Amino acid sequence: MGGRGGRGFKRKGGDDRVLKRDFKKGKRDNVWDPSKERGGRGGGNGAGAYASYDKTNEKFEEYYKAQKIVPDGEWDDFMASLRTPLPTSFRINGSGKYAEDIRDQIENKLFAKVPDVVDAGAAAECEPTEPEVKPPTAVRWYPDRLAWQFNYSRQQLRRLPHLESIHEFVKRANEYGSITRQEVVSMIPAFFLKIEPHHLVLDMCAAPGSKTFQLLEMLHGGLNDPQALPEGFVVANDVDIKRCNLLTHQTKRVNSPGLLVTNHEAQNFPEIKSMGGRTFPFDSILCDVPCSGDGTMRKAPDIWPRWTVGNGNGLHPLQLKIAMRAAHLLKIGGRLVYSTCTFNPIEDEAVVAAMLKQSDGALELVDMSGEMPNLRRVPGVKTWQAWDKHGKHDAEGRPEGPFKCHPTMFSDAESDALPLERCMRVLPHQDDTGGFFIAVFDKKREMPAAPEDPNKKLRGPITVRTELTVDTAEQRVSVTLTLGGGRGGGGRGGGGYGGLDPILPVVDPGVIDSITTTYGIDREKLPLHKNAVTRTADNSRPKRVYMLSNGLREYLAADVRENLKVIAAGLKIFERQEHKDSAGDTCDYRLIIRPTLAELKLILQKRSLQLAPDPERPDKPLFTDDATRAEVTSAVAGSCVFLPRLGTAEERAALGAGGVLAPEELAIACWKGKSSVNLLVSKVETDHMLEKFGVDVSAAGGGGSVQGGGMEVN
Ligand SMILES: C[S@@+](CC[C@H](N)C(=O)[O-])C[C@H]1O[C@@H](n2cnc3c(N)ncnc32)[C@H](O)[C@@H]1O
Repeated sequence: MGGRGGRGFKRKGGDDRVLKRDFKKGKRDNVWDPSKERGGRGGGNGAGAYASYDKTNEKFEEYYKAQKIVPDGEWDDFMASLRTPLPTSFRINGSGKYAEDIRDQIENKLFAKVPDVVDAGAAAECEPTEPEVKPPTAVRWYPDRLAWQFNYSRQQLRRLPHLESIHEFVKRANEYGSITRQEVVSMIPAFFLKIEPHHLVLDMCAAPGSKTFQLLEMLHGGLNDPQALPEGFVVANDVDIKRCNLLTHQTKRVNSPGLLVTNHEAQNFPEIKSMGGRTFPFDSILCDVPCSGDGTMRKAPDIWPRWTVGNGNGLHPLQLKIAMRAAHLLKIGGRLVYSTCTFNPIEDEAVVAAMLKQSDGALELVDMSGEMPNLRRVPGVKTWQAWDKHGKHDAEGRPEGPFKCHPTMFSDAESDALPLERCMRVLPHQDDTGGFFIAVFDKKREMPAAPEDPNKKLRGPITVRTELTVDTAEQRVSVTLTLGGGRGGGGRGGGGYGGLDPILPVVDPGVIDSITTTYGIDREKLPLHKNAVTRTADNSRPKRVYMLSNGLREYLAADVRENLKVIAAGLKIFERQEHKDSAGDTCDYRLIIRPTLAELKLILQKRSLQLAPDPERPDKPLFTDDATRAEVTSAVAGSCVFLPRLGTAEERAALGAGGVLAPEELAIACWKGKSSVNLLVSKVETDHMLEKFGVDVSAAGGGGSVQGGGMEVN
């Protein structure tokens, strides 16, 4: 049980599924390869794969016509849309001025050229069967035009260099983290949760993490001071440990001390209670449950031949269990969003109806019709049919023969009386998207009877115990955190939990003092003395130091029942580098060097600079600024951070970096050796920074150069 995607339906395609496959191959999962895009990501067999799928399935049509999920007169449009490839879409990360600057640059410089290209006669070069070349469009409901989509065929990309440059841009910007490629419909649920910085948020089925990413952004986005840290946190949980690792990697770009990645069956997610009896009910819970996924057929055409009614039926009980567990973990007054990427009422309205019935008034299905008015959707259906492979069943008669339907799958007089029209279904033809289903609940009072405490079942033989002493409002507690394995059917076994080390507080005040003094850290803003943890067993000499938000520290500390299976916690902020020539009074964690902006640009371009000429290698580039060279020379060997002095506006403009906002955006890790300094970051990251200096780093060149302001695109 608890297999990814539930029983019996091995899905391919779709964001999460493709990412998993790529991850297995060891590829960077957030690297987008546009050459595969139109080939049918689900098909995965390269050119022409999308077209080669037979996009018909009689049972599918028969079933969904009977379910009446599509408004009268729209069936043909619905089916036609399902047979066309899904547009590419992305959202600009973050919010506020920086995100808006990026948007303006993309919109005004890069996208605005598309109609000119077509006017210039390029349209004539396209095959007569080619769809019209339209400029990218802003997603109509997304705030501040910060999400976009476009749909260009392979032929168009090949023939129209400007379109290719848009693809190139999306690929690069996704890699270095200015934008995130995400299906438009998948962007919806986070908005309905209404996250605030102090919220305790649980994402029950979170991998590969596209929605977790948004939830974290929202947790931080609600803060007035961009330097401040949220009090709350997001627990991103998934049953699949590999996908948890993928999620950890995907969400690194948010740089949040408020992220906890856990590995549980969501239906058995543990409830944490401190020794003083403090509980941690969640303010917001997302149940983006495993589903049969037929809403993703536009990008996963392999679903067409494999679709059967059994797929959804098999998942319904698990979906209901996950949603009910979420309802129990939710705070009174909290909000729960249930979502799927299937059209199937068995996985959608039937689950919602069962939740309402079983919660006996504790959950209220919220009417969202007044919210996000530009989001095109249809109301949930009030009645539906339960089928198995032999055809339709009715709730009372229950035909003879094998019967595979669970009682909660049927609509009946009681479900008819529920306000299921408040559910929302997004249909692909209405706004050129994938299919999606969302239901929003508020918790009004305690749930009737909590099921048996799943924690009891979770206990297993393998535990790694560790002490974490924490000052809480209630008392000073010294608790044991357990990062144990082998619980809950994970089947990992062995001598540790997936090879992970325990989480320990950084106990040596000397370590924290050395870091805070060296970097001039304000203890109020960054309370390392309270919230720094490490995974080094000898926590008096931590190798890496992670920062937790206050809420996350308290949550972890309260886990006295040793239930949480933690994959990752908090934000890595320091890493120890010991130097042979260290005088003993230096900080072993990274040192800051303040080069001029010109010197920083030079090292980004050359990747290595010599402190003095090397007679054997006279062609090696040298530092040019005396002050920077002197500073580097006097620094101890090892890793360091280059944090540039920005200079005057004129100097910045002369370097092509007119729009650079803050030195932190250009901070870069380097290694200081005896005679040279080398970059410690990937080419993708240095390319991103060089773009801020107006350097054209696009492989194809022509048309994709980015100037000033980080994102200005010619
Ligand atoms: C639809 S995907 C989630 C997509 C994710 N919310 C996102 O936006 O990136 C469903 C996820 O549920 C996970 N899953 C399947 N069964 C589960 C269970 N019993 N408990 C927790 N997660 C489960 C799968 O591993 C998969 O990652």
